[in-house]
Amino acid sequence: MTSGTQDAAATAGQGGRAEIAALVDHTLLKPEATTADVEALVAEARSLGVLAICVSPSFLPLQGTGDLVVATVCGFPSGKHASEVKAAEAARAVADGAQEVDMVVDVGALREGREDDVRADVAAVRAAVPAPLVLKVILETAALTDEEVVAGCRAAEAAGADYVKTSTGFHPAGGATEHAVALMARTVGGRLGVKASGGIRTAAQATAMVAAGATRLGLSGSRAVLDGLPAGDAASGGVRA
Ligand SMILES: O=C[C@H](O)COP(=O)(O)O
Repeated sequence: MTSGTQDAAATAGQGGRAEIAALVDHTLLKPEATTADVEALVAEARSLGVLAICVSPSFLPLQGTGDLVVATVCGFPSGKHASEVKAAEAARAVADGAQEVDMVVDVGALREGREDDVRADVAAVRAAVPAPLVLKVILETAALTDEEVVAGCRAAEAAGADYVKTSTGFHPAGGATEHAVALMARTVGGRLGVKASGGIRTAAQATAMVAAGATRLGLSGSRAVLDGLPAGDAASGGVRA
């Protein structure tokens, strides 16, 4: 069972603050981010009770992350890097303490129908990020047709990824949509997780993404999203095992 499947099983039908927080990668990937910004992100992540933080690889290794999962990105944001370069970047990130790596595929390769090349690209990074470390594959769905999204999901699964992920959050065509998340969820059929990211700013958007099939959320604005959700707890029936 993949971690994504475990996420889905643990969160199906959930929508309270704690349940959504448990799906969140609290994210800071802006090029202008400073060490102080990352320290503030980590402190905020701990106070919010999110699952993970996701930062650029140059900030690793990180101190003071406690129980937070440490995630980073690879081949970001264009995906236009040689597979060997992505693999080396991922290997360095793992050596620096990354537990999860979100890689960007060559989006143009998907648009050209080069699914085998995308699979090989993902496989190269997978080799550098062995299980139980987690590999997420960013497809940049706003730049793709449905058929290309499906091909990207197939390539990611064939290469052994744990998640498919909608977006970098940096593409001018946009970020996550319910349509893309639902399509990805149908395609991977619970065998991989689905991470929705890019442009999710409100509680309503976040819950809609989960309802569409997202098992992880990438958010730079986690506080605003979580503050818009009902508290919910085990005693009130807000959490089911
Ligand atoms: O992977 C996560 C994204 O970069 C977050 O995008 P966002 O800043 O639109 O929330």
